[in-house]
Amino acid sequence: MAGKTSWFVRLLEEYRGWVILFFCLPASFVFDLCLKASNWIRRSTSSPQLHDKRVRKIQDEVREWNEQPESAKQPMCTSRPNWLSLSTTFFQKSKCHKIGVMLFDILKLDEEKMTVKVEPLVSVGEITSYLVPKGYTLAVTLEIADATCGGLALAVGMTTYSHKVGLYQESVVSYDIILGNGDLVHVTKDNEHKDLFYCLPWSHGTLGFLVAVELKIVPVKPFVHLKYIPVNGQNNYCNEIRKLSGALDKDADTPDYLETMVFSKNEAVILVGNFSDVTTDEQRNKINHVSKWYKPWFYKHVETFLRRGGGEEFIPLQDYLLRHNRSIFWVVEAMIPFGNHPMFRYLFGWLNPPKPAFLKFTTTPGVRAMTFTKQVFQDIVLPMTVLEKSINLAEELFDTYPILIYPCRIYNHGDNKGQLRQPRADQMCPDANYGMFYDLGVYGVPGKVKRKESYNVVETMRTMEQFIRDNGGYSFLYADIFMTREEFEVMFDLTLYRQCRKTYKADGAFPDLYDKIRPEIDVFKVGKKYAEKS
Ligand SMILES: Cc1cc2nc3c(=O)[nH]c(=O)nc-3n(C[C@H](O)[C@H](O)[C@H](O)COP(=O)(O)OP(=O)(O)OC[C@H]3O[C@@H](n4cnc5c(N)ncnc54)[C@H](O)[C@@H]3O)c2cc1C
Ligand SMILES: NC(=O)C1=CN([C@@H]2O[C@H](COP(=O)(O)OP(=O)(O)OC[C@H]3O[C@@H](n4cnc5c(N)ncnc54)[C@H](OP(=O)(O)O)[C@@H]3O)[C@@H](O)[C@H]2O)C=CC1
Ligand SMILES: CC(C)=CCC[C@@H](C)[C@H]1CC[C@@]2(C)C3=C(CC[C@]12C)[C@@]1(C)CC[C@H](O)C(C)(C)[C@@H]1CC3
Repeated sequence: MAGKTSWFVRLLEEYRGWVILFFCLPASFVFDLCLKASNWIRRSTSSPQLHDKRVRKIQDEVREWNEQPESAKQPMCTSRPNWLSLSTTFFQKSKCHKIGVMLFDILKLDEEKMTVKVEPLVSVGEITSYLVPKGYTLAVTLEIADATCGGLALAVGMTTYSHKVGLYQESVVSYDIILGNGDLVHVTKDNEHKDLFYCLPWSHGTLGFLVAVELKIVPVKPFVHLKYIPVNGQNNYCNEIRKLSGALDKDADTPDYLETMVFSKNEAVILVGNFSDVTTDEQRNKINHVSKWYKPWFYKHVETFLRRGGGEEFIPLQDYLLRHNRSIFWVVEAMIPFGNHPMFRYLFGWLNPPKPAFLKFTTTPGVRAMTFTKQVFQDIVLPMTVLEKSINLAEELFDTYPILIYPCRIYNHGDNKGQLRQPRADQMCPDANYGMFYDLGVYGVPGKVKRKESYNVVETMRTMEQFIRDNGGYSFLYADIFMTREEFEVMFDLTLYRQCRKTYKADGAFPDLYDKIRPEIDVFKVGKKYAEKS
C-alpha cells in the first residue's frame, strides 16, 4: 500500500504538469461549464425588478436568527461556499450561521451620474462584458474575471487605474446593507451612516450583509494604446514609476493605465496605457488581442521587451482589462511549467486558466499545507517612499520574480475614517489630499532565482509584515496573514470599526474581523515546528 502511495505521489509530483493537463484542466473546464450553467439558470429565473423582494427575504432570515436563544446563536456569514471565494485562506463557514445572499443582477446603469448599481455577486467578467460595449468600465476593474463586485467592496480592490482614483472603495458611491438586527440601511459618505461608509471596505462582511453597491464608471475608448518601456537600473525604474504615477506632482499628466513588472532587481518593464481609437492602417497593424488563448502569456510577452528594447501596441480594451486572467498573473506557471509553450497554447490554451474555484474545491489538507508553506501569494500596499527597499526585501525574503507594482492613491479622508490610517506627512503627495502608494504583488514559489534551499514561511512573512507595519502599509486580507491580533491592530486602525460594530448591531451577529480573515491553519504551531527542526 505504502509502495502504491509513493508511486502515486511520485506520479503527481514528477509529472504534475501532465496530471494537470490531462486531469485538472479538463475537469476544471467541465466544472466551469457546470458553474456557468447554474449561474445561467439562476439568472434566467431572477430579475432586477425582484431585487426588493429578494432583499426582504434576507431581512426575514436575519430577523429569524435574532429570535433564537442567545446560547444557540452563531455569528452570521453568507452561504457562498469558501471555495468560490478568491482568497487563499479557507474560512470555516461551518462555525457560522449561513444566510443565503444570492444576488446576481445588474440593477441600474445611470449614464448621467456615471454610476452602475449592482447586486454583490455580479462578477468582474460580467460587469466588464456589460459595460465595455456601452463605452464604459468600472473605475477600478480587476484583472481576475471571477472576483465579485460585492467581495471587492467589502474587502479591497486595486488596478492599474488606481494611481488616478485610488482603491476600489473610492469608486463606491453607496452601499445597501442589512444590519445584524435585519434593518436595511442605505449608506453614503454624506448621510447619517457615513461612519459605516468608511468602515465597510476591509471589513470582510463583519459589519452586515451587502445587498447592493453603486459604483463609479469611467468612459472608455475601444482600445488601449500600450507602450512597453524597458528600464535598466533600480533607481531608474523606481524614479520613473514615481514620476509617471504623479507621486511627485499632483498636476502631472498621468497615463490612464500604469503597471510595472520587475523581472530582476535591475530590470523592469513599465507599461503605460492610454485609451485610444484605432483609425489608421499603421495603428491597425499594431493591434494585439493579448487575451486570445493561443497568445503568449501576458507577462512573458512583456518580458520580451527587455530584449526588444521597447515597443507599442493597440490592445482591445476587454483584452487589456483581463490580460492577466489566462495565466493568473504568473501563478499557472508553477502548476503547468510548459503552459506557455506554443504547441500547448494552440492545442490546449483555451482550457486555461484552471479555475481558482476548482483549485480551491479540490484542495486537500496536504495541498493546502504545501501552498501555505511553500508558495507565496501576497499583495501589499506600501508608500512610494519605500519602493526600492521593498523590492530588495522581497528579493531577499522570497527570491522570486516577477514582482508586480501598481501605483495607487491612498486618500487622507481625515482622522478616524475607517481601518486605513492617514498617510504620514512624508508619504503625502505635495499639496494633495492623498499619498501615492503602490501594490507590491509577490506570487509564486520562493527560492526560484538563487535556488535558496529552505524557506521558513512564518519567519519570512513575519519579517515582511514587520516592514509593512513600520512603514505604514497594509496586507491584502485575502492572503494568509502571520500577525498576532495585537500586531494586526497596529497595522489597521480599528477604533471606528469597533464603534460601528456596536452602533450597527454587528457585535455578536457577525464574526470579528481578525477571526474571520486569519488563516485556518495555526500559524504559530507551524512556526514552532520550524524552530524545532532548526
Ligand atoms: C492533482 C493536482 C492538484 C493541484 N492543485 C493545486 C492547487 O490547488 N493549488 C496549487 O497552488 N497548486 C496545485 N497543484 C500544483 C502543484 O501542487 C504544483 O506542483 C505546485 O504549485 C508547485 O509547488 P512545489 O512546491 O511542488 O514546487 P516545485 O514543483 O518544486 O516547483 C514549481 C516550479 O518552480 C520551480 N522551482 C521550484 N523550486 C525552485 C528553486 N529552488 N529554484 C528554481 N526553480 C524552482 C520548478 O522548476 C517548477 O517550475 C496541483 C497539482 C496536482 C497534480
Ligand atoms: N486586484 C485586486 O485588488 C484583487 C483583489 N482580490 C481579492 O479577492 C477578494 C474578492 O474575491 P471574491 O471572491 O469576489 O470575494 P469573497 O467571497 O472572497 O468576499 C470577500 C469578503 O467579503 C465578504 N462578502 C462578500 N459578499 C458579501 C455580502 N454580500 N455580504 C456580506 N459580506 C460579503 C465575504 O464574507 P463571506 O465569506 O461571509 O461571504 C469575504 O469576507 C477580495 O478579498 C479582494 O481583495 C482578488 C483579486 C484581485
Ligand atoms: C492587486 C492584485 C493585482 C491582486 C491580484 C491577486 C491574485 C494574484 C490572487 C487573488 C486570489 C488568489 C490569491 C488565488 C490564487 C492565486 C493568486 C490569486 C489569484 C490561488 C489560485 C493559488 C493556488 C491556491 O491553491 C488557491 C487555489 C487557494 C488560490 C485561490 C486564490
